[in-house]
Amino acid sequence: MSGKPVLHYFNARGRMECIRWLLAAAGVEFEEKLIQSPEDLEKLKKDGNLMFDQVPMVEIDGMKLAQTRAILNYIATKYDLYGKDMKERALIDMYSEGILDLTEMIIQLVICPPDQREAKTALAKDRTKNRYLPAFEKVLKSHGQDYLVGNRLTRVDIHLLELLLYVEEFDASLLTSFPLLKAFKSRISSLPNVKKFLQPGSQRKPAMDAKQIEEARKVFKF
Ligand SMILES: N[C@@H](CCC(=O)N[C@@H](CS)C(=O)NCC(=O)O)C(=O)O
Repeated sequence: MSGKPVLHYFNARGRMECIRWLLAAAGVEFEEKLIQSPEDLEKLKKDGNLMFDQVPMVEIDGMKLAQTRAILNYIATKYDLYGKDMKERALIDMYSEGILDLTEMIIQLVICPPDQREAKTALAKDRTKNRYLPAFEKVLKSHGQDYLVGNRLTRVDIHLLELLLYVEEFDASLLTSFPLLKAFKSRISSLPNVKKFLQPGSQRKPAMDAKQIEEARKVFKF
């Protein structure tokens, strides 16, 4: 055992990407065991490795942790990225949940049925521009600090950066009326661990292409 966390997931962003991001931002090296076929997933289940027969699953500190949020909570706590007290943690949780809601809306678009795509895309753009980005712009404006909570780096800064990069990929014009978020994006992107993760060749995953979507459908049967 190398002692590094081992991530079990498909070779794509999906629900694992925010975990990859958080580990990378904390400067933690990790290994990936990629699920490439329905048989790989079956084997993990049969061997009793998946509490709810689902991934993401992360082997860390002698545990086999499932459930994305539980995994993120553990990593954030372990690497001191979860605020200094209960109130900061409550804000971090509230902001993180909003970020995860919009991230889910955007990443689900690639797998939504063609007849729903136009309506769901329009809704995701509307929510981005009129609900979620204004809320985070307002937080930054309210305290004038570099980070979202407590004037130092926490998990929520990393979750927000990841989201802003997805928004940029989705439709870069959505960011134009949010100057503080644009500055936030450059600032967090230049932190050394984050900068490294943004370099080509890192374990960051690209947007899913048609072939990966087909493979994922076969493995997860959706
Ligand atoms: N609440 C869980 C949901 C996990 C989940 O739905 N995982 C999918 C892959 S992204 C899966 O394992 N699907 C197979 C199944 O549910 O049988 C989490 O956040 O980790």
